[in-house]
Amino acid sequence: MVDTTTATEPEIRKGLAGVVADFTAISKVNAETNSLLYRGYPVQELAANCSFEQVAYLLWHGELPDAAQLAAFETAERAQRSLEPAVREVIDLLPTSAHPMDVLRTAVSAIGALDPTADDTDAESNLAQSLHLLAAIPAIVAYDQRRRRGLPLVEADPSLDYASNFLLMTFGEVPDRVVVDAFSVSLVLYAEHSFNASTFTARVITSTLSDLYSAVVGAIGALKGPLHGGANEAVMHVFDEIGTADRAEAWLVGALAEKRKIMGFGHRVYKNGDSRVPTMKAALDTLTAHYDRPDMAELYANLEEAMVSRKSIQPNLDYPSGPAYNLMGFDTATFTPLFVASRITGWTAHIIEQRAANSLIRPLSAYNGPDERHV
Ligand SMILES: CC(=O)SCCNC(=O)CCNC(=O)[C@H](O)C(C)(C)COP(=O)(O)OP(=O)(O)OC[C@H]1O[C@@H](n2cnc3c(N)ncnc32)[C@H](O)[C@@H]1OP(=O)(O)O
Ligand SMILES: O=C([O-])CC(=O)C(=O)O
Repeated sequence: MVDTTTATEPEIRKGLAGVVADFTAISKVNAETNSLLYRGYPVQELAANCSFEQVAYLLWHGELPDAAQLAAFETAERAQRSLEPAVREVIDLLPTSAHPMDVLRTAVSAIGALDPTADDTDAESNLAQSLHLLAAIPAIVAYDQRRRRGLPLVEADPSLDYASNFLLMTFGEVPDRVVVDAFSVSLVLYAEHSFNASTFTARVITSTLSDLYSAVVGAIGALKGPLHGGANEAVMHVFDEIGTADRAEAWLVGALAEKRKIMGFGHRVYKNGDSRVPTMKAALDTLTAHYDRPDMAELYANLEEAMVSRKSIQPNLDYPSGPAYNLMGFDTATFTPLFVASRITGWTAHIIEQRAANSLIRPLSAYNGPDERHV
């Protein structure tokens, strides 16, 4: 271990690459075996067999719910789905040109300011606050997309599961089961991924003993960037820029010559492919078939083939998720808020875990400014 207090040449790990910052019992990302476990369960098995509600419960409580626990959890979630009038007023103050991530960040901040329990930071209060955000986020995201399109708010339907209700509130109707299933799979896959940048942001904020809402607002800000969650939106801009499948390779050659980062490819941890991509790609395949969009499937395949053959860099989860959300009918700028709707589960599990064994997160820096001087 490097002694950073006495070494004259401290080892700098730019981007904290390779640094193990703490333990976590929430998920295990294994780049060697290309696997991802949530509380011990392979994410592919969860996506195939569990609802997003079951996965949220698992992340928060450490175990999958039994029938009675799931029923109580669903009842509590369904009771909190309506857009609070004060939150709606805050959203309405923002221009429809505001980015949906900025709208969501502001709305979550407002929910925190309106919650009299916001500064109660025991695990039980944090779980209640987390469930409230889980239930409230679809209403915010759906209402924001609808107001941009000049459409009225759609009320929540407590008889529906989380994914179906989210789609109902966005589009005014529940789409075919294959669409709901693909959406549900995306929510399960996006839910948790160890110490990624947004989760680590939430843990840094929590480590100062700040409140859960502040940590989530910070995490939303970190997720917005195109090197992280903002990549699912950016992938769609790339597809739009390329236009047709036959142009994918030429576009890629030009973009790489300009030293552009190709959105939806590469990962800090996985170097041989993202564990979640095959499952999400299968969901995308059902959607391109359902919506009869072989052109989209071909563009996807051509860009991936060109990128892998030229750079040996594999797609990450944002690559199949972007076009999947496009086919479902979401605005491109709404894609990253959908990531938030899912990741709120992982973020808040980490907030609770950080608080339970807290140590202020405060690394050192090596000064490389001017030598001491005097005015
Ligand atoms: C759900 C998620 O958040 S997954 C991540 C989503 N983000 C994206 O899709 C954005 C595009 N990808 C990237 O920018 C990167 O792959 C990151 C930020 C995700 C990971 O980056 P890092 O671990 O820091 O690796 P780094 O950026 O140093 O890349 C290593 C090398 O691969 C290259 N590389 C990595 N990803 C890409 C890419 N998408 N396009 C082009 N080149 C790439 C880098 O240019 C670098 O090459 P060099 O060694 O010749 O300079
Ligand atoms: O782990 C990361 O760095 C990014 C990522 O894939 C995620 O947050 O899902």
